[in-house]
Amino acid sequence: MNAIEVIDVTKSFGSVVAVDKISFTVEPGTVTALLGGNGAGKTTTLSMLLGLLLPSSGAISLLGQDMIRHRYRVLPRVNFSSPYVDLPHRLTVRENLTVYGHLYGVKGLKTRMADLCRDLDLVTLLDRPVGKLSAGQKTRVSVARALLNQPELLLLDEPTASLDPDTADWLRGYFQEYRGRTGATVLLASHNMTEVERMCDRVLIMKSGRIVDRGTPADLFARYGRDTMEEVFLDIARDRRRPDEPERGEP
Ligand SMILES: Nc1ncnc2c1ncn2[C@@H]1O[C@H](COP(=O)(O)OP(=O)(O)OP(=O)(O)O)[C@@H](O)[C@H]1O
Repeated sequence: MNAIEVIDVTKSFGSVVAVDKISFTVEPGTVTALLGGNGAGKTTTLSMLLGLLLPSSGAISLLGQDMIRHRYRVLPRVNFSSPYVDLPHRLTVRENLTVYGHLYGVKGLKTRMADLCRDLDLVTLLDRPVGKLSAGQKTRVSVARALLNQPELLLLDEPTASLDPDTADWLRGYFQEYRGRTGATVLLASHNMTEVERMCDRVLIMKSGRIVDRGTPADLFARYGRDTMEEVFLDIARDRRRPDEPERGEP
């Protein structure tokens, strides 16, 4: 069973086609990157996977459950983190984690919160309102919230966007350790190519709402004759694909 199955999914907003008939699967326990320039459709795709947006057409299943019919069965096993989604500002870190912990029905919440706050260096921030924290501190709270229910499937939208290089590097290691310890599946939208090379088993590249290429980082380096994901990304973004190369957008 795949952890994620997306079949012919389209999402339109009026005349804007944000996601255009994409299909992909993600194997359990793997880390997959969703790459693409601004407006490529990454956040729209993650929002549909989370059940925040309904696809205009197509089918999505997560952990073997159909997201249109059985989303409430699967959502307790899923979570997400994004620096662009705010937590309630006036509540302290402790209050935020407590409220979300209760919403997720976390058992042993106090111990779980204590472990996460220690791991994510939040102990001294527990009684500060989230609205008064720095962007990087908010990101760490958002990650703690995302891991409260020990998700089997973790969706990350630019998880390290607001972090300094040292904290970002540490957080990547933490996600990898979490995946190793729990066997969780991770889908990650990122503009950080080093992050993608370091963390991801597979890469899906989106452009104008479509998946235009896919494969392991090594596959993509070989196909484009490049040494880094940044060079591959620029080749695709600037339409420098060699004309003899076949389209790899289909599964
Ligand atoms: N609610 C909306 N109403 C209208 N258009 C939207 C809406 N949400 C997204 N779009 C459009 O859909 C397209 C894809 O947007 P999306 O946010 O998914 O891109 P993205 O790949 O996440 O971009 P970025 O890297 O800039 O965050 C864009 O053209 C965007 O303007």
